[in-house]
Formats: sequence, structure tokens, C-alpha cells
Amino acid sequence: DKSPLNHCLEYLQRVLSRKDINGFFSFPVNDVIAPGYSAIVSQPMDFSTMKSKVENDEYPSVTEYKKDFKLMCDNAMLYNHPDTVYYKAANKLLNIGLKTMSKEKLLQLKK
Ligand SMILES: NC(=O)c1ccc2nc(N)sc2c1
Repeated sequence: DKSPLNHCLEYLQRVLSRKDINGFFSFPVNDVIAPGYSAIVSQPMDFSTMKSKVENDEYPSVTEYKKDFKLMCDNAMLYNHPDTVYYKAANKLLNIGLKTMSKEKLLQLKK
């Protein structure tokens, strides 16, 4: 049976990955579509990796899940220039995500 944390993380994963309508963050970025990516981004992260970590109970808390989410967005704002669709999408996704995972929103989830 799933733990309350697991239910919460599966909910966040569904809600947040649905915001990525173009799928820019759905799968690991590769050097073919993003030249030099692996040399610039030391710790890659994407929604498919986060999904399997949720399913394998690899997140001890929402805080750890939030760290991977922020890492994924920060990576995109490191590699891509501010005037690209990827940078802008990452910035928007980060803002939406932090609101979704804010203290008071998580408290509502717990009630
Ligand atoms: N998440 C990213 O940083 C990302 C995603 C997709 C993509 N496609 C390109 N041609 S550059 C690029 C960067």
C-alpha cells in the first residue's frame, strides 16, 4: 500500500509534468539536440527520471523532490540563453512549481 508521501509525490508529478506542454522536460536532454549539453550541465534531471524515482520510493520527502524539480529548471536556464523558448519555459515552470509546492499549498494537501 502507498504511503501518504508517495500519494503526494505522485500527485505533484502529475500536476507539474502536465505543465510542460511541449515536453521540453519530459526526457533527458542529449548532446544531439543540445550541443555541448553534457559538458555544461553536470547533474542532468528530467520528469521521466523524477517519475521513476517517485515510483521507486527514492524521495524521502517533498523537499528532495522539490530539489530535483528546481535542478531540472536551473539546468535549462544554465544551458539555454534567456531569449530561447527553453529558458522561458523553464523559468515559467519553476515559478508555477514553487507555487504548487509552497508551504501553504502542501499544508492543504496534508489536511
Ligand atoms: N530542457 C532543455 O534544456 C532542452 C530541451 C529541449 C531542447 N531542444 C533543443 N533543440 S535544445 C533543448 C533544451
